[in-house]
Amino acid sequence: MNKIAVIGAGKWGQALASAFRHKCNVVITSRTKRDIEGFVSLDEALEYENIVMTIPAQAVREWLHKHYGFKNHNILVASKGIEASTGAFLNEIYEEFVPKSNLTYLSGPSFAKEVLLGLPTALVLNSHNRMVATGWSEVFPDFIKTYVSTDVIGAEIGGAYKNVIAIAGGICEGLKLGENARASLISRGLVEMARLGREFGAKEETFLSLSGAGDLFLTASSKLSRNFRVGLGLAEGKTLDEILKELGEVAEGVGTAKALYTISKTNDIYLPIANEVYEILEGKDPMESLKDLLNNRRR
Ligand SMILES: NC(=O)C1=CN([C@@H]2O[C@H](COP(=O)(O)OP(=O)(O)OC[C@H]3O[C@@H](n4cnc5c(N)ncnc54)[C@H](OP(=O)(O)O)[C@@H]3O)[C@@H](O)[C@H]2O)C=CC1
Ligand SMILES: O=C(CO)COP(=O)(O)O
Repeated sequence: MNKIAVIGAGKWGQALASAFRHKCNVVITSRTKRDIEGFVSLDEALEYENIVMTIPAQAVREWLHKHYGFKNHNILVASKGIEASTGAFLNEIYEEFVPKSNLTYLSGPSFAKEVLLGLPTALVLNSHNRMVATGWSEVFPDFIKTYVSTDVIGAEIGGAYKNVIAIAGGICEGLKLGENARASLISRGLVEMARLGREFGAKEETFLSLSGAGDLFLTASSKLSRNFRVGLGLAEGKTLDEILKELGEVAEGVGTAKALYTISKTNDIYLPIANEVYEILEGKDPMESLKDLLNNRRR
């Protein structure tokens, strides 16, 4: 596995391409042509056996329908999110196009900016096929420590849910609610993440490790997070359109908040913080949400 094609040349695609170049021959492609190292056409990229997908979660289904035909590819899914329109997890979407034994999902605390700088990072390779996931671990550079897990759904829920709690973290920071409030949000957000995971057969320990707590602590506490910055903007009273225009990058928590709201209501799963984030994105006053979270009696 020493030739890799990265699909999606945004911040994460470019960071991963840079990381994989330590050990592999890497090409990269995207809708918009970019003057960057290794940029090739989509057709050329799809000739590679090893594919890394960084297309935003909300665009995956359409992209696969439009551009993808399985040719014994080994795919590493590096996006994080749950489909807003259906509540579908990424593995459900990819498995419509690719055998699950050819699919691996990347999770864990990883800001693209720090990966580009070669700073120490730890990630998890999640697949139903442990051998395939282990194969991917060999292409990562020495500054990225990788672990292997078979808990695909747990990793997906961790990576997606943390983006919604990160929006809450940014709101908390923007409203100057304090460190107690932020710690409580993160802790209770972890409880909600694990509660959702239990409903879908995830392993509890996944949420105590890199894919859950690790990524949540990172993203819900840092202005490097796009989702955290969405929360800051909401606290300032900006509209979501204004925030996303200024951001200029994807904030997966926005679509995932809608997906979690649908999943919560359809399956009667108690996800209070995620649901309040969705309602704030729909226009609810964040201070009203705070009051509702503090006053509700359900545990
Ligand atoms: N940035 C980070 O630190 C990390 C990001 N991730 C995840 O990686 C994924 C991508 O994030 P990131 O690269 O940072 O986001 P960016 O916003 O930086 O880039 C996303 C890229 O996807 C392409 N894109 C957008 N919409 C579509 C579409 N409808 N069809 C095809 N391509 C599209 C765009 O490139 P073009 O205009 O060329 O189409 C865009 O540049 C997300 O799921 C994110 O959660 C995971 C870990 C870390
Ligand atoms: O997934 C990430 C860190 O692990 C990136 O988080 P943001 O998308 O919020 O920037």
